[in-house]
Amino acid sequence: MSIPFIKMHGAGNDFVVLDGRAAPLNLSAAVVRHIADRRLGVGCDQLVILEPDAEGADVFMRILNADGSESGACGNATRCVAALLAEESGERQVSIRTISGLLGAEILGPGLVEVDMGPPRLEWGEIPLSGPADTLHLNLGLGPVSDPAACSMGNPHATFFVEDFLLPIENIGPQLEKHKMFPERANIGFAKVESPQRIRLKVWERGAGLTLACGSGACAAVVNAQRRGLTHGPVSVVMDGGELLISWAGGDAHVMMRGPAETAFTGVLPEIL
Ligand SMILES: N[C@H](CCC[C@H](N)C(=O)O)C(=O)O
Repeated sequence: MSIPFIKMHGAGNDFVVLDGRAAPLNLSAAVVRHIADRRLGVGCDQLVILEPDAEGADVFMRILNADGSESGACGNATRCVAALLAEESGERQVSIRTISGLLGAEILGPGLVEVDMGPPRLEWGEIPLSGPADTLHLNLGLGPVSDPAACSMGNPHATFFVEDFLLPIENIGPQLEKHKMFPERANIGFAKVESPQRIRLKVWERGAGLTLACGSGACAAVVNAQRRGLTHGPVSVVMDGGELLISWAGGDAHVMMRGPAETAFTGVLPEIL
């Protein structure tokens, strides 16, 4: 059976979106990897499957990384799916559930979406880490980086604060992603705090590698920077593919993420899948 798809991106973090609401799409990890392959398939950082939600949200969003692994959060894809749903329904506010919880989103204008990403999880067991630790200062270092802060946005993040990007990210990224401190692996952010309202960020993503942008990574970077007193108020997070505006009032307040959502093209996956 051939499967239609929509190719979308949020600040250059790109997705193949499939609609499994009418009929379930149970794709193996190998098929996900094939679709995500930038030579043999369509190519994407994550594959997103829309599914019916049993608890009343407008949709359940299944998030699969390019390596076939499943994630509980994808900020940039959440904006894209929100824009899709709003286009279908004519509503400006939509609800999206993931395996990590329920998210609300609002369409602020053409291609501009704000997502309530929920509260950050700050305890070691919520990240998760392999054992008790101060998540504000992890005892972890590799090459030129050390002393990250960690939090979860429904997926695990470690944020290293750096002075510049003369970093061997392609080398240290995968080693840190798979470090034994992270039993479910982790997304690894490298953040340069340029002012209390501006962070330059690059993220080595779990299961996808170095992406042009990472929405949950931008949220984690602001949460971790604010916990260290490095930023306050709304923060512009500037990544290679674009900019997001992240706000967090601290504690168990929800993290708000505002940014673009764009459709690149549509297509049909071949029968072989
Ligand atoms: N690689 C992430 C999922 C995608 C996150 C990112 N694309 C975003 O926009 O948040 C993980 O395995 O947790």
